[in-house]
Amino acid sequence: GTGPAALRSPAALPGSAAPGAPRSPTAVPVTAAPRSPAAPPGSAPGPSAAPPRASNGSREGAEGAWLRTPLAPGEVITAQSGAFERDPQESSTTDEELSRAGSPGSRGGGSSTTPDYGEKRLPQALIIGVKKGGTRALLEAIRAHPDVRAVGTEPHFFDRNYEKGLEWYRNVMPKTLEGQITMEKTPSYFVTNEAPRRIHSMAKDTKLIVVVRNPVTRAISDYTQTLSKKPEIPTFEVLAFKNRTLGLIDASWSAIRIGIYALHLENWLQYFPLSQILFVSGERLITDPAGEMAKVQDFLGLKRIVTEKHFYFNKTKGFPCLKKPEDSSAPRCLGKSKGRTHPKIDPDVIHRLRKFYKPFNVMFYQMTGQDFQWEEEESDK
Ligand SMILES: Nc1ncnc2c1ncn2[C@@H]1O[C@H](COP(=O)(O)OS(=O)(=O)O)[C@@H](OP(=O)(O)O)[C@H]1O
Repeated sequence: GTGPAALRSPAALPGSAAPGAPRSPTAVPVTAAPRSPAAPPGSAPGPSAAPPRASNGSREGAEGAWLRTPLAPGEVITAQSGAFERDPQESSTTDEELSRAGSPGSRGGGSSTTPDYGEKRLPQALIIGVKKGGTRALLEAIRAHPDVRAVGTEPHFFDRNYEKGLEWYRNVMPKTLEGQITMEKTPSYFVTNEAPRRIHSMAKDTKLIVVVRNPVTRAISDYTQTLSKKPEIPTFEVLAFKNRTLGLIDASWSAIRIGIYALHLENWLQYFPLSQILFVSGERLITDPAGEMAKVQDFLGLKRIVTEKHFYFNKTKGFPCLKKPEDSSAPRCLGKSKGRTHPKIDPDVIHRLRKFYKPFNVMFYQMTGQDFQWEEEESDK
């Protein structure tokens, strides 16, 4: 048969593998693919052999439920609920937060309103990526479901903390009652070579969720986050190229490498069937959160309880927020590190990056059987 293993992988891309991280021994042999005719010199090779269409995905248009308005300068709503405040909503968890969450008898990161009954269990479902895709928004929305309990912080077990062992990991989890699903999100798993094998060895029926977003916008979002912590870094335009005159994209820069979704997905497909992975559109999670949540709940085998009624569009924030729960606390928007204003990037650079990603995006659509329509967008948003 022809599986993803038959792909002529773009993994041959120089610098595309994680530094110092050899590919899993079961990874498919990599064949250098010819350059896409559209791709200028030095860019990544384009996919030349299409994998068969996957059977479990289709594009379902659910448009326009939420209109996105730009966030006015200086207008930022901060987290107001316990769940939203506790987590700094950045990509990583502090060690202090984790040790608190993992201390014996701790409640994990579960909602403060849920009683502390049940047992700590290893997660049955994971949000594995992608960084800056909308993973926090998805986790907070699915946590509104009574049959889901999730860790608020990112445990980073399958990348940074694996040597701590499964008991440590279990202890980080909130307690659950029979029938409730335990979840966590760590967006770096998607690009961690060892993660698929490690997760598979924990439980081969683990359900995996990936929130994907236009890789160009994702790269800018990633850069914006770094810039907020290190204002002295070079411009996006400088970092994006190995050689700007030649138009040579620096695919070893993590902000760019993470967006080569087809490459990373291939790694996961060595261990998990496509039917065990749900791809959520980061764009639709903003324009139609309830529509995306319906798919997530179906995938997790949950009753559709999180619906339109749970969301409202907050004009000041420029994003959907969760409505206030019946028990009083205020509406829940994500904090100010989510939905940052991006710096304006040179349109030529955007254009060059879009060309760079196009063959990988097309390959990703073929692998997943879903068209995320990133080619159709006019701006980087
Ligand atoms: N409802 C809602 N509120 C606020 N922000 C939302 C929402 N839904 C999706 N997003 C988008 O989520 C982006 C951050 O993604 P992540 O949470 O995956 O980031 S992280 O990797 O955990 O740091 C974040 O990226 P930026 O806009 O670049 O800040 C948002 O665009």
